[in-house]
Amino acid sequence: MSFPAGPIWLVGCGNMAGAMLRRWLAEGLDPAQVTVITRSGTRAPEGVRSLTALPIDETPAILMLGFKPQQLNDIAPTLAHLNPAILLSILAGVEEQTLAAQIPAGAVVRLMPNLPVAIGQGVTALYTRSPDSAVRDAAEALARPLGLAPWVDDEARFDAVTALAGCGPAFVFRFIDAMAQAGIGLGLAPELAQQLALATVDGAGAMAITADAAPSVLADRVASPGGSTREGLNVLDMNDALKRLMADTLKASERRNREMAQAARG
Ligand SMILES: NC(=O)C1=CN([C@@H]2O[C@H](COP(=O)(O)OP(=O)(O)OC[C@H]3O[C@@H](n4cnc5c(N)ncnc54)[C@H](OP(=O)(O)O)[C@@H]3O)[C@@H](O)[C@H]2O)C=CC1
Ligand SMILES: O=C(O)[C@@H]1CCC=N1
Repeated sequence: MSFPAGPIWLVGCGNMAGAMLRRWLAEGLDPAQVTVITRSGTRAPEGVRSLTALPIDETPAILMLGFKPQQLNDIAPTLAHLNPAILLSILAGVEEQTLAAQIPAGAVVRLMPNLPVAIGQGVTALYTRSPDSAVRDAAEALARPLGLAPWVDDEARFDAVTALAGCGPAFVFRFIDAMAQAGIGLGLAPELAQQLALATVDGAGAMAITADAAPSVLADRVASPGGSTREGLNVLDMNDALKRLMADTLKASERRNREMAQAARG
């Protein structure tokens, strides 16, 4: 699947949009197709046109929004005249209808990426109301080089998808850090504890992806009866401690996505 033709503009290109763009360029997107518009004019990859204001008398085929959801109401009026064929949004929470009402476009597609897209091992969920297969193909052609690219049929579920996969890397990074800290607490040198935590999460994740059994079953395979893993799992499982913590974590993120959607609706 090749990249869509025509000019691609990114309004906002920070941690997330920047990671997507770097991956696209590494996978062969022509930098001459791309214009990045930010306030500072910094951080655009080499070969990409970087501007601090919209070009005059030009319009992109694809316009991607990469700024914060809280900025939509200020920035949208400046984009309303462009009328791109496809408007892509990575804004957490903000709904397709809110976007379509503020920025006219042939079609609106919501993307929810996560940071590992930088290495092609991310998740980029997609949602659109458009039945146009050319629109869906173009969005997929951009999402696929980033990693897993599932379509979500029900926009009401997009906040949950965002909480799990969009925010998820932060929760995993915290978990890795907590494992390392716990190792340090048992007397390991900090560098060794971090190496062990990172390699263990990396190996366990890679194994779980290709395994013939669910992660819950794999956990039991590590735990020999009467052994030390079971003692540790008993702590995580007591009163469903880890499950409850993760449920509360995702609920808080999902709720915040809904709040940002509400604020953008006005
Ligand atoms: N970080 C993540 O893991 C994820 C983020 N997202 C979404 O991505 C979006 C961006 O988040 P993130 O990358 O973390 O944020 P950053 O703060 O890293 O990036 C924000 C970008 O917006 C630019 N910007 C700010 N104001 C304007 C303006 N008026 N006109 C043009 N550009 C502007 C900033 O550049 P400058 O200051 O130079 O203008 C910067 O490039 C959010 O909507 C978020 O919901 C989605 C999934 C995951
Ligand atoms: O924190 C945020 O709002 C964004 C949404 C998903 C990840 N980061």
